[in-house]
Amino acid sequence: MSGRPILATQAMRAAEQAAIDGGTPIETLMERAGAALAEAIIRYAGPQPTLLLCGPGNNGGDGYVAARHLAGRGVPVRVAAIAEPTTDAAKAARAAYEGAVEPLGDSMAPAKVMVDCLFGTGLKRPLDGDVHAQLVRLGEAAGLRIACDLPSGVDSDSGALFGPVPNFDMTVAFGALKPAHRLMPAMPACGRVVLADIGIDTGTDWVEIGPPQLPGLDPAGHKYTRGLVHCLAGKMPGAIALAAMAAARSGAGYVRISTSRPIDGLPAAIAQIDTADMSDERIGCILVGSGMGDIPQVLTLALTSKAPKVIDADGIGALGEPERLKGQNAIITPHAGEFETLFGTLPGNKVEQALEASRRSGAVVIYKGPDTLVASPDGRAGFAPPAPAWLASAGTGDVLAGIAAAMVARGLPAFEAACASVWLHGRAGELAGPHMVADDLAAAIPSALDLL
Ligand SMILES: NC(=O)C1=CN([C@@H]2O[C@H](COP(=O)(O)OP(=O)(O)OC[C@H]3O[C@@H](n4cnc5c(N)ncnc54)[C@H](OP(=O)(O)O)[C@@H]3O)[C@@H](O)[C@H]2O)[C@H](O)CC1
Ligand SMILES: [K+]
Repeated sequence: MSGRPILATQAMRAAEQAAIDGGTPIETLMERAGAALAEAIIRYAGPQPTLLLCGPGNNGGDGYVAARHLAGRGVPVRVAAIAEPTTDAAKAARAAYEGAVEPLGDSMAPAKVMVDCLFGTGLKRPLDGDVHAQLVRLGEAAGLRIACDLPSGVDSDSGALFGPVPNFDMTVAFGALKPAHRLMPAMPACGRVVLADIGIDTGTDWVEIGPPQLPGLDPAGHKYTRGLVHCLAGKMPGAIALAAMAAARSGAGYVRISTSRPIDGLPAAIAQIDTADMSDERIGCILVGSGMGDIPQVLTLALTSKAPKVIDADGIGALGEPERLKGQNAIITPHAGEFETLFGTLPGNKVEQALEASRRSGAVVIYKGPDTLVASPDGRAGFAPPAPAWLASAGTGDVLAGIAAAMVARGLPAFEAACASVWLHGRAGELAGPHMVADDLAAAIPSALDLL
């Protein structure tokens, strides 16, 4: 899977330790992090007066290193600290910075650029009230706010906020993104997230979903080998129509709908039939649940097929037990309400919940929301890159399900197909613009595919 790596705190510490055991001391890692932070500040903000706020841990250490580099490059720099450094690496970084260090307090003047190096992955409780007040005051007065690794006040693993956090323009992450960069409510506070490579081996079990690699066209292929998506209609045919259109626009070779009533307004290329042969071995993916309503027999019928499935909306509600999905090679696409209906209240943060749901059901789970996550039973997770807020409108979920079904029918394994659909959905949303409706979103999919 392509995409920037994401590591939770424990995994980050293990990766850091492996680098240290491999002969790269923590001071070298901090030097790389601080230098990268300084470089990002100069590129983003130019040589404007810059104020770095440093905490007691290694996040503060990165700040002292950055301050030294900025000063060496002629940037007017000031540093303020809330406490003396407590780690050996941060102490050494502080000692190597030759400028003055002011105490953080009411009398401090703001600067054009504020860089928050107070706390990173080590923060596990709320900021002291005075420290928080200074961060907000100096942040509001600055023209640009930049966070070192994470905005202070954010829980790295869950994306929860320990208190209100100022909105940053940019966050410079080291080694890997952290879950909070891509989880609500922290995500918008991070601003643009840039990743600095500091020479740590991060692995790729968890990634920010990047552009998918889609299988090329077979010159000898035909419509069935390009992928047959078989949709099952229910009570509200508009929803399955949207999903079918999205599947067709996503490059499925053939899309057909089993429906007892003809559906108006569908492209002629989408076949409507009044039978449903679930044993047809040409089916690449069954799409069920969008607009199904209270006809659970439609879901039961789908589950008799050996073909892979995308189960959306009412289909998720009708499952009853997650275990029914075992061996189904299914992708399910719940939003928070549907997720809770099927799995109950699971412990942990959103990533832990999505992974547990995936393990229990054996299905790939697309846990939708402003911070959509894709979880695989084998422990892989894909975090959606930021997508436009205007995707929150009726029918966009049906479009996502349709894209996912097409990706499966085109031959991608379930996890890759789910991640590809999330990526394409977000890009199609951007291209369709803020006044789009779900039909426009489906129409924008080819332009999103053209980005690849
Ligand atoms: N991952 C890497 O390979 C590298 C990361 N770098 C940077 O290091 C930080 C993580 O550093 P760490 O020292 O583990 O943690 P922090 O700097 O975020 O903060 C820990 C210290 O802060 C104290 N603390 C925690 N919460 C509070 C609070 N609310 N108020 C006051 N003090 C707090 C904590 O004290 P404890 O009492 O909890 O022990 C610590 O003293 C990472 O984010 C990167 O920026 C490396 O520089 C390069 C390699
Ligand atoms: K920080």
